Formats: sequence, structure tokens, C-alpha cells
Amino acid sequence: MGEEAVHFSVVDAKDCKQSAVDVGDKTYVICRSDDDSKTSVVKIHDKLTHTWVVPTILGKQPLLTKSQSAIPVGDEKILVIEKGVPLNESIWFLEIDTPFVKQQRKIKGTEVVSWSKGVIGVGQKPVVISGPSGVGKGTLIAKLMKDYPSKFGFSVSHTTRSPREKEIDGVHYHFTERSKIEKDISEGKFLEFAHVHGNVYGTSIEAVESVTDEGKRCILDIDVQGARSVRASSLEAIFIFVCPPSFEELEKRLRARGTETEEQIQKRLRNARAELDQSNEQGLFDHLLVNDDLETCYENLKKLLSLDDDQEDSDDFFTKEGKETAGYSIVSKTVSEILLQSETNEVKNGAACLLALDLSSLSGGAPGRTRGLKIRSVNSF
Ligand SMILES: Nc1nc2c(ncn2[C@@H]2O[C@H](COP(=O)(O)OP(=O)(O)O)[C@@H](O)[C@H]2O)c(=O)[nH]1
Ligand SMILES: Nc1ncnc2c1ncn2[C@@H]1O[C@H](COP(=O)(O)OP(=O)(O)O)[C@@H](O)[C@H]1O
Repeated sequence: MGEEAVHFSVVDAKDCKQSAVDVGDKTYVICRSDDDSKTSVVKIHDKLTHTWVVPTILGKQPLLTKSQSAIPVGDEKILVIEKGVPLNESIWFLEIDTPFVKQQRKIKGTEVVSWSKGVIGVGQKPVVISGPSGVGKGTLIAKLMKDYPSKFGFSVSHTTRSPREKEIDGVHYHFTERSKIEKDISEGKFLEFAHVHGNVYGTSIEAVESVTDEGKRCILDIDVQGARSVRASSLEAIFIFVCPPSFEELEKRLRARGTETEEQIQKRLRNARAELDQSNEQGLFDHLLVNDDLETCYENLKKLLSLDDDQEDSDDFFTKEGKETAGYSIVSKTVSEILLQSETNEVKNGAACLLALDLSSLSGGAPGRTRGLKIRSVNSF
């Protein structure tokens, strides 16, 4: 197996450092916008029809501060390395024909591309916790967050419902207007959303990724419809359903909490029956937990989480050199690896001037981050 041809070039235009990448019959031109926003602009040239298209860009975008180098990875995405920023901030994928992009193209009826940030290592799978209103999800999650503040982070959902007395905007929920959440959903900013008890609730991609970017394991408290959507998404998670010991006990807890009107309680109890019915559906939840005695249930939840065979991301390279600020650019591509050359070409603080980026076990992708990147130093070069 030899070297693959490298189809890329970096063109320095006056004020706009741009990369042009050929994939199939199209050339993708990636550059910085003319305004001061430093956001990306993508233009697609169809070599057959000689036409240009400016696609809708989805996903969190890289800030194109300096210049970048780019290379296709298969025919679904383009790897873009942004220069002059720390390595763990510099790796991005422009998805051009992944399943997510294909689906969005159909929905929007326009050409679509999507950014996804590359993350070194796989991290731990997020934990989705569902269950009927009043079963104790919030109580269990609060205990977990209090006992393990550096290990777990809560995905703060958006909702159109009004805040309860002790709820804080940005901590328990992002309380939002219906028109705003609908706009953000249509712009692809949400991993999932659902209409629950008469309101819209949704998990933004940013809510999950800001937790995982901090190196913490993300906890999502979402309803069964939301769990179903996450199952169907590119986010690999563990799904737990919390059940009450009995329906009567559920009703008792809901009333004792004292946060809903009688009408709202009735609506939540009606929905609870449907949620409980779906909890046994095959392939939806990985674990069912009965919350009878709170302490026992909490111990069982902890057992479930530590029994998970995910490994902590203990990639030495990432911790040692992920914060290295010397920029890297792509120099070549072999069958399994992409070689990155340090801009300064110096070996500084033990950092390598040549790195091999292994893309063989990528997971996730837009919407969200692309995980599973592996990097090794090639200092002997
Ligand atoms: N699909 C989805 N459901 C959510 C989200 N956030 C909260 N929920 C669910 O919405 C339901 C109502 O939540 P909430 O109004 O806080 O009431 P509670 O369940 O009685 O505490 C619960 O089942 C939550 O799990 C979200 O982002 N997406
Ligand atoms: N195991 C339990 N036994 C008795 N009460 C509980 C238990 N777990 C939670 N509760 C109480 O039940 C009410 C509902 O719990 P909460 O965490 O708000 O539920 P959810 O987030 O699922 O709607 C709260 O008043 C809480 O203190």
C-alpha cells in the first residue's frame, strides 16, 4: 500500500487565506469571511456545470484566525487544520456528504455543509436519564453533581416553560421564547427537541459539547421522545430509565413537590403512563432503575456508571501537547495517517515537529464533535 495522492492546495489571496480542496467533481473553497467575525465562508465549484454554490453552513464554526490547510478524508468530509491556535483547538472537519449533511440537505432543500470539531480520544459516553415527572431524576442528578463535580456536567436544556421558584436561568434550564427556540432548531443548533407537557424542551448541541469539552461526562435529563431522538443521532450515550415503585407513589411525590397546579399534575400523570409503557421497548433504554428508597437507587446508579467499560481519556499526548500553541499544517497523507508538520519546525518543550494523525477510529460527527482522533509524535524524522 503506497501513498495516496494529495488533492489540496493553499492559496494566499490578498486578505483571505483560502484552501481549495477537490472532492469528486467539486472544489470546496474554504476561507474567512470579509467582515471582522473571522467565521468561515465556504463556496462550492461544480467542475461539470462550471457553477458556484454558497451552501448553508451548519454546526459550530472554527474561528479562522490565520490560515489553514485542508485535505479530503474519503468523500464525506474534509479535514481542516487551523494554524496558529493550540492543537486541541485546531482540528476541524467540514462535513460535505455525511448522513447528517444528506438529511439536512433534504430538509432544507439547499446545498448544506456542516462543521464538526475534531476531538482527540473518545471520552466517556454521555448519560441520558429519562423517567416520568416526579420520579426523582432531578434529585438523583443533583446528588451526582454534588458528589462528583469534576467528573460530571449537566446538559442545560432549553425550555419554553416558566421557571419554578428556585430555578436559575442558565443553571437548571435556559428559559426561552418559543419563537427563539424554533428558530435555533431550524438552524440545526439542537441535538434533539420535544413537546412535553405542553411546552418545547430541547438539548442544544452546545449544551452537551461544552460539558464534554471540559473533559466531563455529560448528564442529560430528557423525556422518552428525546431519548429516542438521541438514540437515532450520532451521539453515543448510555440510556437509563428511572421508574417509580408504584403509580400511587409517583403521584404522591409530584403533589408533595408542590411545583405544579392540579391541572399540570394531571397532565404529567397522564404522560407518565405513556412513558412507563415505552420504557420496556426493546433497544431504547440500556438500564431500568427503580427509585424506591433514594439512597439505594443512588447507589445503583453509581454502580451502573462505574461499571461502564468506557475508559477515561488518558491520552498522554493530548495532555502534554494538546495545549502546544505552535501551529501545524498538513504535509502528506498515507493510507491510515495524515502527517502534520510544525510551523516553526522546532522541537519545543519536547513537542514534536512532525505528528501522525490517525483517523481510523472516528466516531460521532455533526451535529456535535468528531471524536476518536489519535495523535503520535514522529520525532525521529
Ligand atoms: N426531549 C427533552 N426533554 C426534556 C429536556 N429537558 C427536560 N426534558 C424533560 O421534560 C420533562 C419535564 O421537565 P420539567 O418541566 O423540568 O418537569 P419535571 O420532570 O416534573 O421535573 C421531563 O421529562 C424532562 O426529562 C430536553 O432538553 N429535551
Ligand atoms: N426515592 C424517593 N423517595 C421519596 N421522595 C423522593 C424520592 N426521590 C425523589 N423524591 C422527591 O420527589 C419529588 C420529585 O423529585 P424530582 O427529582 O423533582 O423528580 P423529576 O426530576 O423526575 O421530576 C421531589 O420532591 C423529591 O424530593
